[in-house]
Amino acid sequence: CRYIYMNGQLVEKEKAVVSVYDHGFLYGDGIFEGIRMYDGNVFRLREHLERLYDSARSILLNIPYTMSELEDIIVETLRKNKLYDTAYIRLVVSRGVGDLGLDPTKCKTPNLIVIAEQLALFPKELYDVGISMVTVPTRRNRPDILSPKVKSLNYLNNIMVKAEANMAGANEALTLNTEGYVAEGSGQNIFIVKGKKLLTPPSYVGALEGITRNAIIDLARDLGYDVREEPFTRHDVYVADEVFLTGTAAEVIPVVSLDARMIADGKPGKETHNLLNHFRKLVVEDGLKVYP
Ligand SMILES: Cc1ncc(COP(=O)(O)O)c(CNc2cccc(C(=O)O)c2)c1O
Repeated sequence: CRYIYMNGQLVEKEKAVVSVYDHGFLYGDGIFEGIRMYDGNVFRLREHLERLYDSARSILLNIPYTMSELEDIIVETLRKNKLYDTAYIRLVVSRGVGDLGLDPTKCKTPNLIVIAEQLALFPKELYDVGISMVTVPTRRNRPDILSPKVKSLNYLNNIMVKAEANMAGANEALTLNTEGYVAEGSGQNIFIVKGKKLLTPPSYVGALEGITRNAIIDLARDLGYDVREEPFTRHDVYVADEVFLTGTAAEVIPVVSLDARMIADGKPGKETHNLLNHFRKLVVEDGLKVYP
């Protein structure tokens, strides 16, 4: 049986229901985090929770739990579900129950939900052969409209982007910002390797500041790579030596084509492979131990 944490209780999955008056359901009014446990280590949990609190502050949502209370809740939920080596944790905080109006002040109590599941891994061959990408017409939402740095429940932009990649028969979507600079994937950050440089869009271009992105930046710098957060265009991706995406679920995935242009020799790059190997070592160390 699987247990879901809801507002102080661990309830059986079938009983884990939210009110139809919850503004997370009615309007996508809420925030979330996707977190991963490796060998009992919840990778960079603190960084994820810091981002959660930033998202909350940004949308005027007060999370009625301290960071250490959230850590304890996540540990309790993982243990209750007897999850040991790998797990995916979905943490959701909605505005809570209100009336049918938009006014967030009508919602008195935010809802906290923690789902912990055995992780569904990306198919292994995607890492071996790499993925195809297509630039989609739907742009990443502008920071002055709905900040892409807020990991909110408003994921329709991401879903439409993913749908456009599906329609084009590509594995993933590349989004541009309104100026035409590369932003990120549907739910992953992007990196390109060019000569000795490793580039990723700075977050002001309009992307979520990914935990995996930041870990790869730190890791690559420690390994001596010349890492730069600089804007780049589709052309720069077409002529890159290597391209890869990063994300909690995806980890580090090689990209071998964009818009029918093969990236270099069309095979996953060796720097990509090198970074993924080092990342796999980092994720079991850096974080919170569930079974000390
Ligand atoms: C828009 C966006 N950009 C980048 C990332 C990567 O960030 P992290 O390195 O912190 O995970 C995300 C988060 N990635 C995310 C969120 C929800 C679902 C899925 C999925 O692939 O099913 C992926 C995201 O939603």
